Amino acid sequence: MGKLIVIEGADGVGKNTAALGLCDALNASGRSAVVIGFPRYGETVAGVTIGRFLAGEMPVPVTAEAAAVLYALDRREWLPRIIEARDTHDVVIFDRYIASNMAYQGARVEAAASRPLMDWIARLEVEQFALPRPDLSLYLDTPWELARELILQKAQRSYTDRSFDEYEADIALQQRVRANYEAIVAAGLLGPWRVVQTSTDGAMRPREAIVREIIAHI
Ligand SMILES: Nc1ncnc2c1ncn2[C@@H]1O[C@H](COP(=O)(O)OP(=O)(O)O)[C@@H](O)[C@H]1O
Ligand SMILES: Cc1cn([C@H]2C[C@H](O)[C@@H](COP(=O)(O)OP(=O)(O)O)O2)c(=O)[nH]c1=O
Repeated sequence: MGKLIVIEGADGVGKNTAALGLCDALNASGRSAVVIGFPRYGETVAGVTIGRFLAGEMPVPVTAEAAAVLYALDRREWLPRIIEARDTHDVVIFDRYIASNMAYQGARVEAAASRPLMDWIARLEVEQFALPRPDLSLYLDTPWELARELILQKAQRSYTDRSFDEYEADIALQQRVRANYEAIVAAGLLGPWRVVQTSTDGAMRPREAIVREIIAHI
């Protein structure tokens, strides 16, 4: 049974780049690895709906609870593929997983309601939806200004023509998301965590150096 490794962090911190680099490096060293990213835009009922709401196209408001259930359902719909990947690979790398749901939806409610909502999401996904807990999660810590620049460099997304989607456009939300991740890491929610500093002196470290540091943790 393969190890489940999660790459987490705010928008534009380099998760997808690190996840793909890690996968290539593991495969090159003889450990079979695969990346599974969430949300599954266009591939699940929930993923289609999430794409619409991130593009600002929902005709009704999407509450934090409704969004939480959609993101959780997206993973639940993909659970057979997760199990299959774990059975056939040494390492399964997730580009976002349950902690994303906790950090983002927890950032959309008032401060006192945040931790109870995050705990509710963890129970929904792990206990009700039977999603496996990660063996290790890595939090990519990239300064805010740098992440903002990196979002603008991103290739065109499948679900929106905009440079910033609904969540990325909300700067105060992004700051609360970061604080929630820090709380999740500090409390060791969902399993063990390591923090990876992705930049030095205001510039991103080379992707290879970030990947080497991650491999040393797993
Ligand atoms: N270590 C790095 N050095 C330079 N550019 C990077 C690095 N990591 C990511 N990028 C660039 O930043 C942008 C956002 O990266 P991405 O991996 O898509 O972030 P995320 O998945 O966290 O949103 C992309 O254009 C990517 O090529
Ligand atoms: C997977 C996941 C993502 N999200 C949020 C984080 C992001 O702001 C947004 C889109 O995810 P992401 O895949 O990072 O978007 P992009 O294609 O721009 O890289 O959804 C949640 O709120 N909960 C979740 O469970």
